Amino acid sequence: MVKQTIQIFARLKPTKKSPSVYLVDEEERPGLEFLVPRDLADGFVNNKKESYRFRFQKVFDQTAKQEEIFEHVAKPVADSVLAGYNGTIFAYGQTGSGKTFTITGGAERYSDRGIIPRTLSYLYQHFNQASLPLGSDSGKIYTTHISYLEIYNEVGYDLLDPRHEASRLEDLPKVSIMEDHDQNIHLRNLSLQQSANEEEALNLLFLGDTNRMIAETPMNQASTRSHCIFTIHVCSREPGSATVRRSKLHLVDLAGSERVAKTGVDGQVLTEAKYINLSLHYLEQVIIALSEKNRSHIPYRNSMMTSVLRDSLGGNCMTTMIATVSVEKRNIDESIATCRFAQRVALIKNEAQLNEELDPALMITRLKKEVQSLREELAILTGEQREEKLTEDEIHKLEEQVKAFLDDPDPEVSLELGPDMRKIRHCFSMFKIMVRDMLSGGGGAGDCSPSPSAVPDPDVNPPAAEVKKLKDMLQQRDNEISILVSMLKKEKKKVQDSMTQLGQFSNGHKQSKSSMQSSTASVAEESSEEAESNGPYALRRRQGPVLSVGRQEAFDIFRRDRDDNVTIEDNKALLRQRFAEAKALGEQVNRSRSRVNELKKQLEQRRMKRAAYGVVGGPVTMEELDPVEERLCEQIEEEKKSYKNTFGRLKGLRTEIEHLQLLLERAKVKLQRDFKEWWDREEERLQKPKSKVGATGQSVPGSSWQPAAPRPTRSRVVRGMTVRMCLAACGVCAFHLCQSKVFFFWDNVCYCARLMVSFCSRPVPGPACVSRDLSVSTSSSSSSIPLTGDQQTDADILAFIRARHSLLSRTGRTRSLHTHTLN
Ligand SMILES: Nc1ncnc2c1ncn2[C@@H]1O[C@H](COP(=O)(O)OP(=O)(O)OP(=O)(O)O)[C@@H](O)[C@H]1O
Repeated sequence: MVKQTIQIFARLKPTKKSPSVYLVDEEERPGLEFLVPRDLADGFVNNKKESYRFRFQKVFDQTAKQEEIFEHVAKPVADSVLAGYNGTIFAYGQTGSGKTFTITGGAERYSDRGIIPRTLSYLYQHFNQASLPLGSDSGKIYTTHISYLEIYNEVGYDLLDPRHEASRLEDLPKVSIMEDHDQNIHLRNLSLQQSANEEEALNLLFLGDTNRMIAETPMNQASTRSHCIFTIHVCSREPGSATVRRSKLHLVDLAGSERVAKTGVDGQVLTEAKYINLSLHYLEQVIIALSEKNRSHIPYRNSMMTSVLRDSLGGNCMTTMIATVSVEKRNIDESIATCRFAQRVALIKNEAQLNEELDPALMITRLKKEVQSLREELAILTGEQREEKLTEDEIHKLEEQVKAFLDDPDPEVSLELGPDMRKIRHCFSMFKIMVRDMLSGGGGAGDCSPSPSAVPDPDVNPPAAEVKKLKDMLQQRDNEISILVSMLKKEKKKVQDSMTQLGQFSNGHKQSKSSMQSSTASVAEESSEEAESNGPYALRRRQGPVLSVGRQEAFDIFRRDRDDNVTIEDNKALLRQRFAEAKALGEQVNRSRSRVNELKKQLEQRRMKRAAYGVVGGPVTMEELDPVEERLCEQIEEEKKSYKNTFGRLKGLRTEIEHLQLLLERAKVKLQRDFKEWWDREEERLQKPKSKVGATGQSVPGSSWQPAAPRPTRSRVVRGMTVRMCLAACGVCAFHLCQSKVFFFWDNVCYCARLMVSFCSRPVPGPACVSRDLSVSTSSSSSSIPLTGDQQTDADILAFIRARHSLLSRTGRTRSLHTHTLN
């Protein structure tokens, strides 16, 4: 058992502002000090202390890299998980202070990978080494499962359910908590996905993150207001042993810790904030209770989060906390609160135990074997023997059995003869003949039949005490088996839930697995464009909807104008570069392999030549030095080294390529989601134009789509708008700049739809357009423009133009679309 207090670390978020309010002590007593002047600073007066000092295991200043965080914080915990102890790392801090960045990582650069992907990499590296004959932990068999839980408003959601096209958090399967008689917590409906390698584990992480991202909307930024727990379940076993070690590593991204009062929220957001603050409040209560000595009741059950993390807090777990802190002046009070919380957490003592248990199934097999051999031994000792001689057939079978036994290289293999003394005697005589044959230089493989004189006659009566002892042992083993069988049944029942889920998952899983394999198998050959579409994360949702022409153009412009477009383009370029590198390395690996084969052939030929020379020209021993042969051996070794080296680099590159593909995939999903939201918003505005126009026909200030002059109003006619679409009549665009056949009229002006998109607002004279009326004047006060004809396309185009105009007017790049108005 390892007793240890929860380890606490602080990480300061980089800021461009000049923060003169803190000091980091990195020497003997690592700590963080906030200096709060006694003056009016950013809206609050400090009447209290001027300096607040907090101690941590280590403080990571603003420049700390993700690699450093992993080495100091996560690696020791990962090591203890490999050794069979439970581990937890949780990030705590106010919104935007870098919790997600620390736990999961940034979504833009490979180097920004956070603790989860780095830990997965580290663990699988260890598992792979264990599978090598001379690696550390050599021979150990590891299996890994992953779960990803999000807790939002006290409800748990399974982020790894691939069956759901989640567009809202509520679409994900709900997870509930159950407690068994031994007060162990079980999470019902949380899927546990097996991951055979790093690639599969990373795919699960990205699946969960994408579900998390898609399920949130600007109104419902669940990531900020929910707790996320990514759990890696590790099971290890020595080959042939019935003892298994099971450990869990929870990587926890908590909700933002700021107080409701400060955030100034209301309505739905306030409800959420209450839940979040309540669950963080319960977390605090648990921590206070744990840090106080002699407290018998710890209120774990108050919230779902504390129930799930029960073991991590004051239980069987090595736990580490990262306090993420903003050092900007306006955030100082929250940062001080975060550090205070950390100080209390540091008082909690955990007792981590080695989670070792006997695997009932393995144990039963082993005990059954033992019972069988005891039964046989007992039969021999009690003299329940048969008197008649072995038949020809029995002797033949026995000889085959002995031959198979001798041919099997496994030293542990046994010869199962049963409690029949006649067979045992026969075998002994066979062995005797063989040994004598060998000693006398014979083949030993000749006649196996025993000579009657060679058969010993061990007519010994077994002592009664020994018989009793064996009977007792037999009884004991039988009891053990029945206990283990009942344990196994119980165990089966327990895992039934998760097994059902695993079954349901397997289809979707196979699907993503096969697409994943197709992408990784051809790392060196794929072009980057292909990679973008065939990446490992080829899930159904990513294909996105098929867009109409107008909407597609709008989408292209929307994408071009986004801030993160530069990063996406950078990542694409990097991906292309990495592919080229991988291709070159792949070729190098192939070259090395052929070179090694070539050199081996040369060496073989050389040796054959020397052997032939030895036959013809006199004795030449293989030990004699041959400089050519020696050089060939050296070259082979060098070539092998270079092969290994290049192959290692190729493997590293593959991980990076996959990560970049996943980043791009995520960016794409986000882009589609944002575009859809923006489009729907603009379309909605189009559907309600008059809600922005006053009763007199005057435009409401702020409307981005205003007529150049107020339109005449008659009784209830608010504004007349004629939209006509001329499809084929015009032929092509009058500007000859594009081949668009889509024109439309807006306030008596004819526009080329495509050039509009390209910001052209010059009227195209359109008398020749015998246009098809797609819309009629809006002469009623109803709030929507009645459209007829090909509504979908026309509505799309109109919505786009309005939306585009509104977007441009926000960015100051607009020209008036209303150059001509109807009298
Ligand atoms: N150490 C860092 N280096 C670079 N960027 C960072 C760092 N920490 C945070 N960021 C950036 O700051 C922004 C907010 O960070 P993040 O989303 O991780 O905060 P958070 O604490 O998880 O917030 P929330 O509570 O809303 O989930 C992100 O854009 C992130 O990339």
